[in-house]
Amino acid sequence: MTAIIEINDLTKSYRTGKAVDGVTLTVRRGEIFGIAGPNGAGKTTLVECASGLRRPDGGTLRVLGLDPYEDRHALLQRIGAQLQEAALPDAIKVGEALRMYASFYDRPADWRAVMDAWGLSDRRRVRFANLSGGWKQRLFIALALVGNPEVVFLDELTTGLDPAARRTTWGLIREMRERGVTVVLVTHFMDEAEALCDRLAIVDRGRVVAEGSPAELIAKAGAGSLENAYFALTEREPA
Ligand SMILES: Nc1ncnc2c1ncn2[C@@H]1O[C@H](COP(=O)(O)OP(=O)(O)OP(=O)(O)O)[C@@H](O)[C@H]1O
Repeated sequence: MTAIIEINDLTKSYRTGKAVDGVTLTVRRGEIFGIAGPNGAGKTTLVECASGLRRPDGGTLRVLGLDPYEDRHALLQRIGAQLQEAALPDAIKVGEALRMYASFYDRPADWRAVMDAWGLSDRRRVRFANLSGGWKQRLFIALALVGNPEVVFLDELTTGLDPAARRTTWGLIREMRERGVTVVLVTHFMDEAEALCDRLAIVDRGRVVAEGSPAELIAKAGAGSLENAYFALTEREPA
């Protein structure tokens, strides 16, 4: 499989200290790749660097063969990122949001088809503020896909969802992969990583402490589950 994201010895510091401290990893085209790790491990910073939102201090980073920061205008046409809730006005309707986001891209998908495919057509005229959490997530997924991206970055997509909405969202993420989209998924949930990810990296204190398929990480840690492997690999104990 070809690499779609190549990260080599990446570093990024804030005034508060090093957030990413020499990360090397590869994401292959067509996979669901997870990034897991404790709070403050550097996951969001890593994803922000890969999507061109932050300039790394050192190392090399290629996404779809582009330098995300230098070539961010070209890259933004080819990637999708999940929005944070505050990014949409309360009064915007589902259909309006999709049409507006489609207009940001040179070669968008047909926004009506995306709306349909993600089951949002019945809610087309519903205002954002009136959607439940699960439907908001579904809209964020649809918005991340309306530009016809090759790679999608999802940061804690299922945090705050009830168990049923989480399972539904897992199905939607698998559907993205089936449609040929590469998915980078930041998650705190090891059951989620185990269920969804083809491979994942466990990051701690700005470094990759392990990378592989869930089965490989479990074997590497000599653990019975990915959650136990996570605790062993990050050398953290449950509180
Ligand atoms: N804009 C910023 N300015 C200063 N420090 C920051 C900034 N963003 C993140 N940090 C710090 O960098 C480190 C890594 O943060 P980051 O948000 O990338 O971690 P994370 O793994 O995504 O954490 P979480 O799981 O809590 O979301 C943390 O110590 C954080 O406090």
